[in-house]
Amino acid sequence: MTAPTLTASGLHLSFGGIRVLHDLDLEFRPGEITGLIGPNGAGKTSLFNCLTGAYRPEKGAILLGDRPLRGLPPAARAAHGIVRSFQTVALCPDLTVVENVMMGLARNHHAGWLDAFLPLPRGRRERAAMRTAATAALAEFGLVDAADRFPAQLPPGNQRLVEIARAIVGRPTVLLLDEPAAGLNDAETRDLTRVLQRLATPDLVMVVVEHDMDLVMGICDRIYVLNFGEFVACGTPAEVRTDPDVVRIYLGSDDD
Ligand SMILES: Nc1ncnc2c1ncn2[C@@H]1O[C@H](COP(=O)(O)OP(=O)(O)OP(=O)(O)O)[C@@H](O)[C@H]1O
Repeated sequence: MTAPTLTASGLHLSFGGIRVLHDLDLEFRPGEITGLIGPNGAGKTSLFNCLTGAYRPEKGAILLGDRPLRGLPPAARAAHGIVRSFQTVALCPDLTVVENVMMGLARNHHAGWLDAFLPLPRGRRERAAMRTAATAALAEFGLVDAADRFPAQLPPGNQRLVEIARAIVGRPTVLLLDEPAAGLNDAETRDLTRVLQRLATPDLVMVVVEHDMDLVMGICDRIYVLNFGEFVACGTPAEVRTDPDVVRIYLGSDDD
């Protein structure tokens, strides 16, 4: 099934009078990997927060297909399949790796993940099904052997991949990845790249905020460039790479 396009128009966000996002129009399409780049503080994470409902823009519309998201709290947006990963790894330290990934299935199971941990027949069945799905997601990253360990026992790069496994296990409609390659070594970055490319199918809208320009230029179909809360360019990697404004404000700067 084709996922709906995620669009926004006229998006404004400010904090205490300080402008963070200004008059943003965007269209994140299914089947594509969209990159969102820009210097530190440009507003990339804030835009994700507006899309997930964590931040409430003062103005503007956000639509998933023809469904307006304005006013919907984060949990309701998650129920519509909008899932994100975080810039800093946010795994539960007291749950095992596989249990952390199973939490990503909450919206897919009627009993909920907590019920699945109760010693009831329904809970046991759900737990087994969730564990199977979570193990398959870990297998995408070659992390099945880490399933029963605790996050702190894994290298930081692997912890980040576990977080991404948790984001994809529930087959989201919209996947927002905030610096997924941060802290990954070369082999882990290759695993990540392979998985993201495999996920780029018409049933998913995928948006990647990333400072690793090789990764962004290599996997994205289209890239939006944000600077001081405004889009300064949008196009294919080749178009963005040669855009004079982009070269000036970003690719030619120390952030490159
Ligand atoms: N909750 C908040 N309260 C006040 N200011 C905020 C808040 N969230 C973000 N900002 C401000 O908004 C601006 C954009 O921040 P944001 O984290 O969205 O940028 P970014 O492009 O994701 O940066 P980075 O690449 O460093 O993660 C910054 O000036 C930041 O201080």
